[in-house]
Amino acid sequence: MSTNELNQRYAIEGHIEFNEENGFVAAKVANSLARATISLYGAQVQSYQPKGQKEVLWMSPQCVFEKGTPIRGGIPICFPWFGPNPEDGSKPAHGFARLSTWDVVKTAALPSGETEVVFELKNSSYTEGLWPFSFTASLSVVVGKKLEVTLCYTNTDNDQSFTVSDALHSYFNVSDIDNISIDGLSGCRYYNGFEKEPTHVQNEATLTITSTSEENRRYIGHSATCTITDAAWNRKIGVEKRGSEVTVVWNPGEVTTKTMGDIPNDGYHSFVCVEAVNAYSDSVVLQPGQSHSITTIIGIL
Ligand SMILES: O=P(O)(O)OC[C@H]1O[C@@H](O)[C@H](O)[C@@H](O)[C@@H]1O
Repeated sequence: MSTNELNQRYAIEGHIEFNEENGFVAAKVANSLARATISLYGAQVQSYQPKGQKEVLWMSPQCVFEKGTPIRGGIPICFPWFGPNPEDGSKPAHGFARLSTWDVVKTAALPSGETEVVFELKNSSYTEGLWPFSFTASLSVVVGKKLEVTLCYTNTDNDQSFTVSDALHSYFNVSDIDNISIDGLSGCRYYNGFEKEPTHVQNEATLTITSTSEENRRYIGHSATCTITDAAWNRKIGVEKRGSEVTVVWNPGEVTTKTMGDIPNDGYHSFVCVEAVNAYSDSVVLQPGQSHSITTIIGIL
């Protein structure tokens, strides 16, 4: 659908319109509570700013806006696998959802003053070449005092089950990685990076990150709310979730960042990822007709 058609069908005055930005079409939400930008490429939230607050999400100043390349920042959707493909490492990391252009299927001005926009992705010859299943996925984004993002997917195959791992891979904008701490993970077991067993336990009440080396903790059995406290900006970001038992905290640190073309060498200072994930034993097995939803709810406390 062209940008004009999208506006004719789905724009709502005082809530939402569609523009072209960096070569992709984006939904621009601006209501009395907040502003947000969501690209149709990847159905990726790229900006969320509640009234009177600084930007909550981080986007790399070196993002590559090209079809076939993931956009670094905001909330990439990882689906139908999280991380490297379990069978074939040549397939795109974190799946194809963030590399696909989604359709807009609904917009709504809610009585609360919030705005909702819903995107949809279905299997196509492109997705079947990477993953031989039929599915429908929807991404609902509700923009208000909080940002609520829900990925829901259904197995539309007639006769085969499938297994999914996924993530709502949020990048949070922080004053400096050295200024922040994260609460809500104390006592949890975690895989450190790609290790085979979750042999670590977080004993500290609060997680602080030493920015020289990469931090890549995959917490299991975790469904609690995390709070990112930013001492210099004097703000706390709450990260709640539903439908997810794994939380990943990731920052590439100084050394890994230098190997990444789409983040400036000092870019790792400006963000931390706190991700709602289904993976490991929390991967989702769906029989034909079954669905699963995963939600992240982000707000300034
Ligand atoms: O560079 P990508 O594919 O967007 O992935 C970024 C990171 O995403 C995190 O979720 C993973 O735990 C890391 O291992 C990975 O490096």
